Amino acid sequence: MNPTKPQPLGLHHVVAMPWPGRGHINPMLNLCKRLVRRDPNLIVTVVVTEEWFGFIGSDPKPNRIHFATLPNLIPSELVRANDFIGFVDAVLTKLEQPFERLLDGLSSPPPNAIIADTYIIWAVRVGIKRNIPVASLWTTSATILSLFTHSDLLASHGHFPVEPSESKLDEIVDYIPGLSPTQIRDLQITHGYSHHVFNIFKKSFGELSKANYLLFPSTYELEPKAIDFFTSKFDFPVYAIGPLIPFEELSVGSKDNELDYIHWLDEQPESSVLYISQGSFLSVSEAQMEEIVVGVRESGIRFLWVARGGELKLKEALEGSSGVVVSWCDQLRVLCHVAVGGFWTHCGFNSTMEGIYSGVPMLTFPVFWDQFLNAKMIVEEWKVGMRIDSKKKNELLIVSDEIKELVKRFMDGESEEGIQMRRQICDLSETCRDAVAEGGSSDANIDTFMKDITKIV
Ligand SMILES: O=c1ccn([C@@H]2O[C@H](COP(=O)(O)OP(=O)(O)O[C@H]3O[C@H](CO)[C@@H](O)[C@H](O)[C@H]3O)[C@@H](O)[C@H]2O)c(=O)[nH]1
Repeated sequence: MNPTKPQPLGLHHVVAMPWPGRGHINPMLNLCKRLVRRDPNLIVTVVVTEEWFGFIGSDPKPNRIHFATLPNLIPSELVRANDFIGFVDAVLTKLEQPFERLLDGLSSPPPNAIIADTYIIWAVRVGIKRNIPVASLWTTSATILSLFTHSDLLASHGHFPVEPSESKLDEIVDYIPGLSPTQIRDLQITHGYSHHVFNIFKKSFGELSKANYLLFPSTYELEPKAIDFFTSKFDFPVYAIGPLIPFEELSVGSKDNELDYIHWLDEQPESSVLYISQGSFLSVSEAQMEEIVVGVRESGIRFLWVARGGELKLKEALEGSSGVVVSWCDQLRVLCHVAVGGFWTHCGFNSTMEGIYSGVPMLTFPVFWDQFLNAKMIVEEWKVGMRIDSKKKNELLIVSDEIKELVKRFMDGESEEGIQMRRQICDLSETCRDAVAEGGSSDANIDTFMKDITKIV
């Protein structure tokens, strides 16, 4: 097939292949929605496992977005955290053939392009074989992608791998393009479990150079140096098109009146609530969780807490305190609520972008992978948050008394540092909103990308 030929009925067709995980499927779907809103002739087929189709298949979406499913050949989402390496291995080895079979059946019209998560290493290979251009969607910061593509440079400085001793972790890395001077402890891939995971993914960063486009879920103004680096590195287009968060849906008639937690927020004073979410699949130890619960409860600060699993237990532990525990919420809507004044976050990149877009300062509590560098950027570069000290004390990262004091300090909007942080996040929020408004940097990049993949020569 020649992808540049006119398609039957003038339709354009994009196939989207997200990594099977919430933090990857969400930005991919948000991108697809944004694309179909722009091009009335575009249809998108989003490929997910049967399990994920069960989770998201009935969510509202434009009718030119269709789901196609792959069999459940990978460990269930509900248990994947128990053996993350096994999960990664299954995605990388078991889904390529079913994906190819699925493509064989998609002929009306044949795809103009595949948008695939960068971690889906085999997608570029499939695209090359079938002469379909592949846009690689990276779902976290451009800065960390620069780090990931420079592991050889880290190694030549004796920083990859490192023994996780205190003195080594304090060393500074200041030679990676786009990365401002950063302590090894914030880089994660140099040591421990993350190093092991990195070695599995390393190949995908090599494959990236064979893609036809690279898309970032970030906004150019947030990471100009890292994005400029990739623009000059690759001979294909690189577009920052973020944030890929569902801000368009905020203005669509909401079902707020059905949501108890929104009712509860409606009754709270402005900027008084700390929204707590520790991510969608990895968690912290039980002992650490107990310290956090006591610290938050004793701070007396109002909270809305998303607990994945363990909701009942958390409700019991927090009984009588000034907050609400839910198992899931519409996060962006919560963050944009006027009562929310702080965001305790694990620093997944989508959450980070949602915090910035909403103008809510962040209390950073990274758990894994890119989250440590995201936390560092939130606190030190963008200056829109406070860090929960990550120096380990025995098995605990932080104890309840420290949490209590930190939460009080963080939620104090009248202290000098509180005022500064809130001023700064308002500015950054505006930068982000401008980028996605008509004619903004991300908006213009999406337009150009759209023209690239649908052009007829
Ligand atoms: O109650 C909730 C909790 C979460 N979310 C959404 O779930 C997504 C979570 O994404 P993210 O914040 O990125 O966290 P993870 O799911 O943990 O993300 C994985 O993928 C990200 C993108 O690659 C990485 O940055 C993270 O480290 C990795 O854990 C966001 O869109 C949230 O809005 C909700 O809507 N409601």
